[in-house]
Amino acid sequence: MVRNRAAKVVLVGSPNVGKSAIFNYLTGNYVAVSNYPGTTVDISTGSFKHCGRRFEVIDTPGMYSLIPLTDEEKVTRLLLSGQTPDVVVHVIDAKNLRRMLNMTIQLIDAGLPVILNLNMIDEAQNLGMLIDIALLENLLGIPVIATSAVSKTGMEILKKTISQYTPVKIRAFKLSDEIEQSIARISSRLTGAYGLNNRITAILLLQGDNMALDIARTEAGWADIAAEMRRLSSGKDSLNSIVAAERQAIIDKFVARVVKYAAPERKRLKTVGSWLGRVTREPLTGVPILGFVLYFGLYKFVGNFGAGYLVDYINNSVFVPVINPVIELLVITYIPWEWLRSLLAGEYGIFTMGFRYAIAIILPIVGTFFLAFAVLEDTGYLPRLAMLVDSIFRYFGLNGRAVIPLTLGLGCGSMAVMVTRTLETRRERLLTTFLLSLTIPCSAQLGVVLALLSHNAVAVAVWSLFMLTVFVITGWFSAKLVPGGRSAFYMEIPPLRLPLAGNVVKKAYTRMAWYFMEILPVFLITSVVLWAGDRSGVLDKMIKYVQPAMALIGLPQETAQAFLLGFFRRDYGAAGLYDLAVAGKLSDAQLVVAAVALTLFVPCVAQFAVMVKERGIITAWVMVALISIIAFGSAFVMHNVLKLLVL
Ligand SMILES: Nc1nc2c(ncn2[C@@H]2O[C@H](COP(=O)(O)OP(=O)(O)OP(=O)(O)O)[C@@H](O)[C@H]2O)c(=O)[nH]1
Ligand SMILES: [Mg+2]
Repeated sequence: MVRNRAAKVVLVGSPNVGKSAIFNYLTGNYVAVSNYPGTTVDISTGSFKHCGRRFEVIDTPGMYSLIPLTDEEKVTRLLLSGQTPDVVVHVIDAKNLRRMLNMTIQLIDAGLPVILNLNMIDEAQNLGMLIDIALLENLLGIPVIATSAVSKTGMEILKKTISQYTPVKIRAFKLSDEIEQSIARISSRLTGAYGLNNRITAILLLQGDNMALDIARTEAGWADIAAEMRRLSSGKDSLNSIVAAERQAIIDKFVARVVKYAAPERKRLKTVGSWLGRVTREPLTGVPILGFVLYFGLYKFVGNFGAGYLVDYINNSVFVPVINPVIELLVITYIPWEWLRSLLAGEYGIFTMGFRYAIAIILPIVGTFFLAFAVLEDTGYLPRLAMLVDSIFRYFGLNGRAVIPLTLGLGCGSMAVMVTRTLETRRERLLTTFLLSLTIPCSAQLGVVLALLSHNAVAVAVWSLFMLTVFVITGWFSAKLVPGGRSAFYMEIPPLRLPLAGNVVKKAYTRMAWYFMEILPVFLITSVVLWAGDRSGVLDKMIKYVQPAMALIGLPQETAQAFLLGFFRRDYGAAGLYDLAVAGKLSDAQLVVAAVALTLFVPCVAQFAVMVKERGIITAWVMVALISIIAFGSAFVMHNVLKLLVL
């Protein structure tokens, strides 16, 4: 290693094996750790120092093998091939040694400087697995370190091994003679910039890896390479499965020598866990459990406690009687200019409106949601929910995986659109983004909608049923309209685990901080824009334009303002409606219509920005146009139906 620059350490491995937990330990940073595959969707970097030397550590989204299936797996592959890491730590789940060694061998074949990290060794031991580490090191020819990121055992040894890593002579894992001959022939034709050595590139080509194929097709020797691939693949099994089976045979031999089983410890706990794990994903028991989770997690905790009690307390006992009057007094005493007074403490004042909405109304709701969601994530419930809904989601052109962005969308739509990266096909990402933007209320909206409606159980039921109907109908239609099939569902189901309080709090806190840093400026800027619009009369004009539309859906004129605000942030608009409702200006039927329109309407500015980034500007605008039509149309239908029923 070159001494005077930071060494680059890349953590790779299958989803949900503890890469992020290890990253957090090594670097002292915090990136989200959850008990579901696909938590990390982007690369994070951090660093640590050991014996005066700096190590840059990179956490990556999980990937099952060097052959990428999803976009974020591609990112990891490019990182390995493009950036010549000094150390690659292959983190695996020790319980699944047999399956996960496949990628270790790929990494070794690729000539990368690999350390194998058997994480979750605690769980493997609880199952009675005894792993002969020294023998495994010998067989693989690379350092092997056992760790438990949760009880923090082995972590210092891992750190030391990383920092003292010296490249070893990499051995090759020979496949059958016939395939080895092909590898040699293909290798001799390779001249392109694949970023990996010729041996693994040839193997990847044989396995049909698109990233390598794209480059190989431009080779002068492509005809020979293709001929070689055709010659080998003439049998009945695909080349990919032949190579995989041969590699698995090597692994099986290793595992047979390395792993012994003793009687499992903690047997009882395991059976309770696996019973619970099973009933959560079987329809008969799973649906009531989902109802239970939604009722207590979302309705009771986020709705009643967060949006009801906490919002009430902070707004009505802290802001209205204490903070706002103090600010008004200060402003009146010290500021002679009326315009500045109103900018700071007027109807759209930075303090009286911007800060108050952000802190008193939005923060408690988002905070309670993130806490509840973090508990759910850490138990391992979400992958089971994914299995449960998989058979329904097929009608929407999606598979069970989509449940994770969709439920996260109940927290924050912008975050959720980012998480659609874990979906395999472009079509699935598109459909999920659309459903998220249209039908899934974010926690801030949800909290306010629940606060608006919760005094009337019928109103809550009508709103929920209506949203569900819109979800089903638009989901079904858009799946019909957007061409393509759905990808296979292959999510791994991790064991149920007790959530770690520290991780839950830290994760909720980190998300809240992220959310808050992102929204506070938007709230403040919105205050200023509205203040300027108000003073110049532009706001009044715009409100006048929107009012006829409000009249069409039977809402009073004041709601026009809330909807305009909603364009800047949906939750901001929701909060505005909340004020109107508190003032008693809306009937129950009007509240339901307003809640429907608000939930469906154009996503907030932040979510729109993420949509543009992830899906492209044209798609984002098309979605916004469709959403506006559907939202307004639905509110119109709702208004007229309710008018017939209620009057
Ligand atoms: N029992 C046990 N659990 C662990 C260990 N390491 C991580 N976990 C748990 O495993 C789950 C996954 O951990 P993450 O760090 O999010 O895994 P990841 O590899 O980053 O996952 P992705 O980002 O989805 O690829 C979490 O619930 C962790 O608390 C360990 O050594 N022992
Ligand atoms: Mg991760």
